[in-house]
Amino acid sequence: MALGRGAQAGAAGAGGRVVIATLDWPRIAADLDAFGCATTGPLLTPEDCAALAALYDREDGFRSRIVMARHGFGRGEYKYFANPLPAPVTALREGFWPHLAPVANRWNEALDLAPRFPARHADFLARCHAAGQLRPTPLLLRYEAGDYNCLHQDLYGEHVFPLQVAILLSEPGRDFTGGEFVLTEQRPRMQSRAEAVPLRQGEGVIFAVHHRPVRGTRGTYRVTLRHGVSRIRSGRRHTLGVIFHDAA
Ligand SMILES: O=C(O)CCC(=O)C(=O)O
Ligand SMILES: [Fe+2]
Repeated sequence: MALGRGAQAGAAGAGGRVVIATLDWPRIAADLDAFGCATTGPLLTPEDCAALAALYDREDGFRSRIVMARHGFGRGEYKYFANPLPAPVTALREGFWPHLAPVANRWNEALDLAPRFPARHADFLARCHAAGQLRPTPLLLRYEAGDYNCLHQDLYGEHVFPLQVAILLSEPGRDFTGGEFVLTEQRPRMQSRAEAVPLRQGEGVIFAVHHRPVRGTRGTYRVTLRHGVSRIRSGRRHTLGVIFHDAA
């Protein structure tokens, strides 16, 4: 699909990998291990964000549109991109991968889970595709006043990459109020822990899709995570969701 020049040429285009490589990866990896989520700091320019959000109103370039209230998912809507994905979205998926795959491998080892993730995202996608997970999962979300996203997990088949990224395309306070990204962590035989993640426009949150290991006094245990968005109080909020496994 054709994209606006801003989205093509901006930080998420060819330069996106450079930006991703310069993020504070030791801090991000430490936050992921400690909290199950980490913010990226500035990732996309306001122009990149506007160009991506503007795609929402286009008919072409998407494989489906979901009205959340129809499925009990909350209120608001989202659209899954079709292949070929917009160049900035592919750049983000491929750019994040080499930094996140080692964390995912470490987590799976700690949790005694067999899957290990290859060095290149394309090789993991080939594994998804061979198992019938053929449909692309990156998505754009749009929320208006009163909308919210219920706590959920983005699982789309047997093959799961344990981390995903959501990038806020709108500016809190200016474009919308409310609408905080939230995570809950369900711990075995304990009460759940909630985390709200403040983001700026163009910033991403990296978070655990469904499980993560936590070191306790008697070894490592598995916690279950869910994410969602609190009610938008005013305005309009757009997000780009980057999920690394494709869908059945
Ligand atoms: O809008 C958000 O911040 C969350 C979007 C979401 O659920 C996702 O990207 O998987
Ligand atoms: Fe999600």
